[in-house]
Amino acid sequence: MKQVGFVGWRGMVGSVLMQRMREEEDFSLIDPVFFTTSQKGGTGPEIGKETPPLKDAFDLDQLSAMDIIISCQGGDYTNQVFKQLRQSGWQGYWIDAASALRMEKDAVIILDPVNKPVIEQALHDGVKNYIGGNCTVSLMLMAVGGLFEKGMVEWMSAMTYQAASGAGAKNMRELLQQMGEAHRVAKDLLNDPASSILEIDREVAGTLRDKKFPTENFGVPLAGSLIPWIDKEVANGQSREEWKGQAETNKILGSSDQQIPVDGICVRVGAMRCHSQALTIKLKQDVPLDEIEEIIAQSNDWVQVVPNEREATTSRLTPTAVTGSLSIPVGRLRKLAMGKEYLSVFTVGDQLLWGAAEPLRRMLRILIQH
Ligand SMILES: NC(=O)C1=CN([C@@H]2O[C@H](COP(=O)(O)OP(=O)(O)OC[C@H]3O[C@@H](n4cnc5c(N)ncnc54)[C@H](OP(=O)(O)O)[C@@H]3O)[C@@H](O)[C@H]2O)C=CC1
Ligand SMILES: N[C@@H](CC(=O)OP(=O)(O)O)C(=O)O
Repeated sequence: MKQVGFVGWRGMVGSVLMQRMREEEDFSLIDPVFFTTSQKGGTGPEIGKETPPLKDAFDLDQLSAMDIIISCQGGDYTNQVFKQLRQSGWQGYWIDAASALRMEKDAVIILDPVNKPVIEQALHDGVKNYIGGNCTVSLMLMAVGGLFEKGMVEWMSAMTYQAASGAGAKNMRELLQQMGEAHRVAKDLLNDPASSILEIDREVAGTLRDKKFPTENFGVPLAGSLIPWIDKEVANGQSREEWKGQAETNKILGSSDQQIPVDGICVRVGAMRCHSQALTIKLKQDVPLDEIEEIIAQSNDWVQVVPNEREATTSRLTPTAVTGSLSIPVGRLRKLAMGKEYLSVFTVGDQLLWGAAEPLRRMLRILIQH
């Protein structure tokens, strides 16, 4: 059995990975070894079999004994350890959730329901580094990858509605604290049916703007508001999250000569762990809507085409409906007023599952069977 080292298994992404691996009984196929940056000698996760005490995640000798390492620890850890490990001569497979190595030439971005041929070619070519994609990009490609695969897309614009979880566990907590605080100041007025809604609104707006409102992690209120900027600025007024749209989409698809333009605005909203996206797709030619629906529906086992009707949309195409599941609903499919080549799409996906942990878990399976 292959020795597989896990780093970052108790974080948010790592915990979802552990949960999925238990559900799919992946641990029965490997010899798992758990590492930590802070709790050496402690106990690993409950996986249904005995595991050795936690090992030091900075110990290159211990890491070198692994056939495969999966890291959900974050980019700082990857930057600190990965290069040294390779320089020490380690030839194992490195699977990572962090973005640090994604755009490196000797790394593949993994999303096997979309780019299995790219992954297989890389394995054949001896590539050893397999990196999970940005959650927004992965979820978008799980939804409409079929259209890209058929070469139908001239360009795409993605307007995103990204959940608090994308910013980390502390941010999810802060969102709930903010919600609680907004409710607290309005509670008495809410309980009085005769109170004025404008007075309630004034109270809530006042507390959102109050210096004491809990914003340590987001920097500004998210509850009752939104944040139309995610990550650092790159160039030309584009955020890094927006930059990843084109860069990672084309890398995942293995686009060789021409890059398909992908751009838009990435926005943080008060959802917990599901990212939503409104896509405008310029098709290379007019294709009937029923054919488009068929291509999307057939593209993978998780995508679900939601009829473009009010009831189906409001009940099935929301973060609340999708959270905690692997389903990728795709709806609001229609041709836009700009012309028959302009397609509108709305899609939702759990950013901790297909957006983070699941592609890593599936890559491990591919390596075990390789
Ligand atoms: N959040 C997201 O949506 C996505 C994240 N990623 C990548 O995954 C990386 C990890 O993200 P995420 O899982 O959110 O990070 P977390 O902050 O949840 O966990 C990272 C590490 O923090 C340490 N830690 C310290 N205190 C605690 C605690 N109380 N509970 C759990 N862990 C603790 C653990 O390391 P130790 O056991 O060694 O102390 C843990 O592995 C990110 O940096 C990013 O690169 C990728 C895609 C999406
Ligand atoms: N940036 C994403 C989450 C994330 O971790 O992305 P990446 O894996 O590309 O760093 C978000 O905020 O929703």
